[in-house]
Amino acid sequence: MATEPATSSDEFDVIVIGGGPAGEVVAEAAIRGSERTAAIVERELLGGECSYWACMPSKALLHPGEVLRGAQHMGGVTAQGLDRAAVFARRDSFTHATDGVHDDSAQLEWARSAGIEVVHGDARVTGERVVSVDGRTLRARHAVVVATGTTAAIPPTPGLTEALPWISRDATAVREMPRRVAVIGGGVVACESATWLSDLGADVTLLVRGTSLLTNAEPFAGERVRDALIARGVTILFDTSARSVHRHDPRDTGVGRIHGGPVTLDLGGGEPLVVDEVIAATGRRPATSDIGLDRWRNDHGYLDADEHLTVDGTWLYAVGDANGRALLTHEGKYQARIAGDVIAARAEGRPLDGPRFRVRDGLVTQVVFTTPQLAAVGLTERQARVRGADVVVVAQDIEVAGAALARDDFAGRVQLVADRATRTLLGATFVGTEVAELVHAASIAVAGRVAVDDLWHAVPAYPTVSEVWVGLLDELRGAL
Ligand SMILES: Cc1cc2nc3c(=O)[nH]c(=O)nc-3n(C[C@H](O)[C@H](O)[C@H](O)COP(=O)(O)OP(=O)(O)OC[C@H]3O[C@@H](n4cnc5c(N)ncnc54)[C@H](O)[C@@H]3O)c2cc1C
Ligand SMILES: NC(=O)c1ccc[n+]([C@@H]2O[C@H](COP(=O)([O-])OP(=O)(O)OC[C@H]3O[C@@H](n4cnc5c(N)ncnc54)[C@H](O)[C@@H]3O)[C@@H](O)[C@H]2O)c1
Repeated sequence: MATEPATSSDEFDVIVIGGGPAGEVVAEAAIRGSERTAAIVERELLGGECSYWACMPSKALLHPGEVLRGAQHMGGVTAQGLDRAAVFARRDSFTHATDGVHDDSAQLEWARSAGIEVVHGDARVTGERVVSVDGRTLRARHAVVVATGTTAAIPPTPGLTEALPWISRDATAVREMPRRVAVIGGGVVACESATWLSDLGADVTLLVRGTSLLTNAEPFAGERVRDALIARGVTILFDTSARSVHRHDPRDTGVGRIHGGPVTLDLGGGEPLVVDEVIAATGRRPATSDIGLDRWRNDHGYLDADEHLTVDGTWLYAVGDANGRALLTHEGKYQARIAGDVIAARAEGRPLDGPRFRVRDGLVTQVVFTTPQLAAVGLTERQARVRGADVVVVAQDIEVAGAALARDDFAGRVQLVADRATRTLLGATFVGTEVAELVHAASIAVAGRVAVDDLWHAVPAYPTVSEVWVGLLDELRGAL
């Protein structure tokens, strides 16, 4: 690549494109405790999708419903219900939003205190270690890191784009509540948004093109989420795709407001579905198409990164959603910590010795904050078999004293996937009442490759939900 000249004031040791969670963490990790300098180029808000339109607002909208259900199923407690305006106000307090306008000054203050310069604008890589931002040229002495994330993908269904559908940003920033909502998709965004929208009073219909929900997880987990959504009044139409969409009077009324008149979805037979809003919850597209790096984009548009998170092996790195390894905030931040360590070591001429400089595959943890919650780590049974492992699977319902004490309606199931050859866990899936906090024990066992015979000596306290481990490990020791 040809390079362009830069003035010394536009030189940094590290330039990060994109100021989401992954970009923030890599910038800080690459310069911490050194004299190195870093810039983050951000075209929207420092904090990225996660802070303002994804993780934070969605979880802020989901937790009140979870708390309400807990109270409704606790003998002796009287539950009043949800106050929609107060739930929105609490959500806005997390996203620093006033009348739909977000404020990232707290993040900018954090960047200043960490010694990171924030450059506002659209970045494009125009040469080796050279980044152009709206006419200004920045040069990196050591590394350029792409952390540009993803945007919502809208399928090419006739009439859908013209209908101005909601995307995840509208669903998380909801300010005007549609009475009837159609959600296209059966993944994480579809299931979580169906949960909070129905909690807040909407009549929700999920349009799922396949036969199951949350297909990346163990099948039993998606089935339990499906049954619970249906039991709470959500309609799920499987094997169903909208053939065409028509909206009366589509209007760009702003994020989180109803985008015009009623929407009619032709489902290819029978009565069309008429709703007040339609949400495209149909996956993500990497924000890598206009940053000058086309030669490194793979077939899906992601920038393939090696175990050190470099794209070209030397100066160009990709972390977070942009490399497509795992579209999750904590996974992006994990990659960012490793990339930051790699950049620092290379800048100081240190060798990349040791596990802290390499990402490890097969260890992703994810929590889906539906009711019931789904929490999983590592490989599913199918993934483990595809990798050729000699797989042993055990599964049990969560029926321990701690569960019965936690909630009158407690229900859950756990499945462990183990490797007979090493007698270690490859993966674990929990689905049930508030299981989010249970999964980290399994994450430690999987990442630490702890032998099942050693796990036997990690005794969960009585009476906690974690006691489910005792029965599972007992069964697993017999099966291995
Ligand atoms: C509704 C929803 C809920 C979610 N909930 C969770 C959850 O509970 N837990 C979880 O782990 N994950 C969750 N995710 C996924 C999570 O949001 C992403 O994995 C995470 O935001 C990725 O972080 P990132 O830093 O890679 O990218 P992003 O957060 O997308 O940030 C990228 C930044 O780059 C900027 N940018 C892009 N291109 C340029 C450019 N050319 N120049 C300058 N700046 C640019 C963008 O403006 C943006 O600020 C959720 C996603 C959605 C949609
Ligand atoms: N709690 C969390 O960790 C959390 C929450 C929300 C999102 N996320 C992450 O964000 C990412 C995006 O989530 P998502 O739900 O948008 O994507 P996804 O890939 O999980 O699900 C997309 C869904 O849309 C369907 N779909 C795709 N194209 C379609 C089409 N043309 N017509 C009909 N259906 C179609 C798919 O079959 C699938 O059911 C995920 O990787 C997820 O991990 C994480």
